[in-house]
Amino acid sequence: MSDPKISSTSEPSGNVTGASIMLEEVTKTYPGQKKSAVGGLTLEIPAGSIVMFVGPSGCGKTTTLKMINRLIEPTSGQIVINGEDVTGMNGDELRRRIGYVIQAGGLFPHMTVATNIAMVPKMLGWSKEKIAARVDELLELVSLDPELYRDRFPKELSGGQQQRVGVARALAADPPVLLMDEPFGAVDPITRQRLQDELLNIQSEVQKTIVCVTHDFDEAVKLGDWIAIFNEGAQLEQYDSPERILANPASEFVENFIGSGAGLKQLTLTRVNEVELLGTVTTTPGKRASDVLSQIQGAGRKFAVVLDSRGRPLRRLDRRQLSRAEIIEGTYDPDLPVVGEQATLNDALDTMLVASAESAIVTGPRDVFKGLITVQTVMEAIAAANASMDQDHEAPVGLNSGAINVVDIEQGSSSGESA
Ligand SMILES: Nc1ncnc2c1ncn2[C@@H]1O[C@H](COP(=O)(O)OP(=O)(O)OP(=O)(O)O)[C@@H](O)[C@H]1O
Repeated sequence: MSDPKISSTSEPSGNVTGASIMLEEVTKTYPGQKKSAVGGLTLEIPAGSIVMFVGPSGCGKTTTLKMINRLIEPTSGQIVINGEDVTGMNGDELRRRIGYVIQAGGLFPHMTVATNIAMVPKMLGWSKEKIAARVDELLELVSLDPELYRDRFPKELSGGQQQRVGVARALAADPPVLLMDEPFGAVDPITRQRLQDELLNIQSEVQKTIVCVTHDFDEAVKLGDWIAIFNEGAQLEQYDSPERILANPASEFVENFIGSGAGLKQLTLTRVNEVELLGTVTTTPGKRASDVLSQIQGAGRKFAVVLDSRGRPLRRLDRRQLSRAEIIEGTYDPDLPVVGEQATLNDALDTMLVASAESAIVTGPRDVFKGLITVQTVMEAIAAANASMDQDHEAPVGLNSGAINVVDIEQGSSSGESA
């Protein structure tokens, strides 16, 4: 493990609304168990960052996560949020300040979408008007049209939509911290990719502190600013950026955990918004097809992208389709190859392969059209990314006071003792 120090990575940048979290020598021993589920864990979670917990089944990820909002009481140690020791605080009060998202959204089936989202604001005594406005704002944020969805019941939604409502509910009272336990475990791979992209888009707007448990190492690489890889008893094997974990696995355990595809996982490190997108001709329903055809011919493009009134892509039309049509139609093509700008190059390639397309449409926050990404761009970007690995920044603090090297945080010195 690299030398852990109190680092400068906790410096929040821009509009961070998230809070820093510090676990200090936190232990959990369940009644009747000899071994601790979590053994003397010290972990710094910088404000505004996404920290992913990964590790084998039963290693203590969920226990650690649930100690942060005290759904599980630590046996010893402290949890400090934005400088405040919350270990002795009333648990219910604490949980109103921490959003919590579980698999499949964890929605109450007998409540509408709006009522589900409004739960915490209601408990906090917000006015009806303020709650209604917040529900609509959050539905927009998670790309669900409020008019269509606010009065539906969870069973009337797809798995992905339920998960979006779960995220909206967790964000309702604008908590500085969001805890997520296998949030995308119950959805199909394409929906999973879209939800991940969306979470990253939302995070770029809200900049919360997000702690997320996952079984999927690729998901950790994609979403995490930092990844904590745990072994049994929540012993930290490595706590570092995805780039550095992939480039320098700290132990054989980490190497095995990453698996043999480590080289290919570099594809997961570069995002669509880091590469140059190709512009194209866009149009809207109701326009004359012949005008659009001249435009794409003039611009030397193969097709035009049709956008709805909010700038979201509906379909694409190539020269042949345009020459046969009179007026541009506003129908939506469900097979349109679309990736979010926060998607990885891996996702972009997958999307193009599934659609047998040489390019995919890129969207930004709230699904608004941004441009095109091509297979060629992806290939060039991979080559460039492999050539320059960012090794500059220091990792946050992460260590156990149990079996591994003990570092005196005050002194910044390593004693080499076991506590
Ligand atoms: N309520 C409980 N009572 C007793 N032991 C428990 C309890 N909850 C968890 N444990 C044990 O504590 C250890 C850590 O469990 P935890 O659920 O935190 O692991 P995890 O890494 O999240 O696992 P998974 O990936 O399978 O969800 C396991 O050995 C588990 O059996």
